[in-house]
Amino acid sequence: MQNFQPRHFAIVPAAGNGSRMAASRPKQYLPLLGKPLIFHSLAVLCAAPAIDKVFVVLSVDDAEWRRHDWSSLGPKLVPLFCGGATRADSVLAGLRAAAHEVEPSDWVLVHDAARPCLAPWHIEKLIRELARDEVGGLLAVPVADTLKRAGEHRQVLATVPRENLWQAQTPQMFRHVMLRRALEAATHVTDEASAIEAAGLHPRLVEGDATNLKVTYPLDLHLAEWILSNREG
Ligand SMILES: Nc1ccn([C@@H]2O[C@H](COP(=O)(O)OP(=O)(O)OP(=O)(O)O)[C@@H](O)[C@H]2O)c(=O)n1
Ligand SMILES: C[C@](O)(CO)[C@H](O)COP(=O)(O)O
Repeated sequence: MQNFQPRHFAIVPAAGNGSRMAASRPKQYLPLLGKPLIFHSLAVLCAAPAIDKVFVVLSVDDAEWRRHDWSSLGPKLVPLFCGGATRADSVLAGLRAAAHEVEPSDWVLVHDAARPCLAPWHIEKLIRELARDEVGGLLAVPVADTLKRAGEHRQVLATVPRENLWQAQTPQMFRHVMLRRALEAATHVTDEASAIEAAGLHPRLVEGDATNLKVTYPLDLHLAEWILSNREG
């Protein structure tokens, strides 16, 4: 029977290889303050009172997950060894694998394993601002710099007006069935919102902040360490 109050579930894609990090192992397992990087991303989601379960989508041949102790994160955490070739494939595989526990109208918060500085207030704000939204939305930050479009020899072709431009972050929060259908229909999308947009809908932007950075290059790991070490509360 359908609940009147939709529940909230997290899906954490963690099946990438971190090619831009160029490390000896996938970046989600690199050490960050004495724990695997992904531990921090999962810990804040597992601790969020509004979130019922946290499905982490790992690569089919992930050999590292079992080498760590995740028990301190509690019973909400569910590993799924069903990652795909792209981030979107991994998210879709996670949505399908979780379908027996999630109602069509429940909310799903998709969060990159590679964003370890997610804070409780990011989750709370996202859920609060989207609670009555028919489509859903995402954390994002307004673009602060002047933007240049480059040519093939790295010469500036144009300055792109930054007015109304935002940088997408995660979590991105949509209804389970809507997101699943949108991802099944979409091609070459780099986030969930793009799939929803391709379906003709308009996700809402919820303003986050720059601390919720994605660890992509080696320098980002140092920035993440600084942010987590200096965070109050
Ligand atoms: N096939 C993939 C590719 C990416 N991801 C996940 O999607 C998130 C964001 O992707 P990105 O930062 O691009 O990670 P990688 O693909 O690992 O990095 P790169 O693009 O540098 O190879 C990461 O948590 C990553 O593990 C995934 O689950 N499945
Ligand atoms: C979803 C995302 O975090 C939004 O910024 C980002 O697009 C994922 O990283 P990728 O490098 O595009 O896979």
